[in-house]
Amino acid sequence: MQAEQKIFKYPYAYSLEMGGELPGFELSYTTYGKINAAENNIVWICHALTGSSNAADWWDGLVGDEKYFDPAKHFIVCVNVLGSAYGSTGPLSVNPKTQKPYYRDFPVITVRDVVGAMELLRQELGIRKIKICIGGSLGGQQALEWAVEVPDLFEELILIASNALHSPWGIAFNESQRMAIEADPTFKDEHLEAGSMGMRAARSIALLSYRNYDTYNFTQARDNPDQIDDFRASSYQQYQGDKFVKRFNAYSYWVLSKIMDSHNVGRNRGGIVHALGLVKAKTLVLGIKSDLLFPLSEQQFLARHIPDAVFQEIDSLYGHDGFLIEYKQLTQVIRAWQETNGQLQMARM
Ligand SMILES: CC(=O)SCCNC(=O)CCNC(=O)[C@H](O)C(C)(C)COP(=O)(O)OP(=O)(O)OC[C@H]1O[C@@H](n2cnc3c(N)ncnc32)[C@H](O)[C@@H]1OP(=O)(O)O
Ligand SMILES: N[C@@H](CCO)C(=O)O
Repeated sequence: MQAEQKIFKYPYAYSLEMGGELPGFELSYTTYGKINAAENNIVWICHALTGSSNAADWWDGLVGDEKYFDPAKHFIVCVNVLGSAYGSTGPLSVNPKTQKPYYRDFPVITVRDVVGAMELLRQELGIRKIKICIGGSLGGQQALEWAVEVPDLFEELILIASNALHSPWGIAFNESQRMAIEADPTFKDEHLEAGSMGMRAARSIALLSYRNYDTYNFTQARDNPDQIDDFRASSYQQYQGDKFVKRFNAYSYWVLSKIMDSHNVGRNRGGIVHALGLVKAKTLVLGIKSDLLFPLSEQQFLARHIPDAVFQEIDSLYGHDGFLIEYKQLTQVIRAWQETNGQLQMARM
């Protein structure tokens, strides 16, 4: 598969929605395939909370050779979000003003800032029209924010397990995770591993919102009913915490959770309903039945207020994380939606 990972360098001061600025930034991005002569094969993928620009890795059932988004047919772009841990400017980047990493001094950034930076990259790449912009969770929040801000840019928009305004419930989960990080006394120290044990606990909390009661019953059933310790569910939480610590840092995780909390497409735009009414793209809104974190009511709301939108449920045992797992259903429904020109006349799944 033809994949290229590159860095976009923006050398000018970047003003932030909440008033601060970044003295320039870098975005790490990956492209797959080539733009065709008609420039109508561009797919822009927005990643979720802890993803990277390598969409063919974390979305390997949807992106790759002979997958629905196929580099042989599409030019696929995915950008690591500002503040993340996979190559874009974030808290571990060196602040040119102090010549030290930002650590906890990284400025407050919002979904709008993340999207504004991607828009600058889009202009640099000379892309005039995006055929499909797709994202799940925080990725859907970015895609929606962008489609509200630059409505003529997109032909089609696919929003999965996402929302228009981050909910009090979602914010409460994020705050609990930040409390876990802040309770780690090393988080105040300034080094790469600071706050790791807090972040390990934070990921364990997060998983409870990404899965649900039935997921755990199915995947982590007790070995026997008389057990009083060493439960499978316990070692799973521990393992997932360890696995996450090996690939992320607490400063970025803290910043990303704040970015998610900031999401509100209606801010300074006359309210949410008005903002959703600005979207011009043909839109497919997908929700996962068992999602506790972004319940179906949030996607139904999107589909009600985005002018040319349809809504479809995905059935999954895996709750919110279903958007990273249910490839067969995602492919079926996206294909049916595209083939019926947005009418989604498909057999019920
Ligand atoms: C460069 C990069 O890393 S890019 C970033 C990649 N990540 C992302 O983009 C984020 C999106 N991805 C995700 O959130 C996840 O990968 C998901 C949701 C798609 C899948 O989650 P996973 O952790 O792979 O699956 P699951 O929850 O089933 O856990 C399986 C793992 O837990 C282990 N496990 C399962 N049960 C237990 C248990 N009882 N005790 C201990 N370990 C257990 C399995 O052995 C397996 O380990 P492995 O990951 O080392 O193979
Ligand atoms: N498991 C996903 C869930 C967030 O939507 C992630 O870590 O990015």
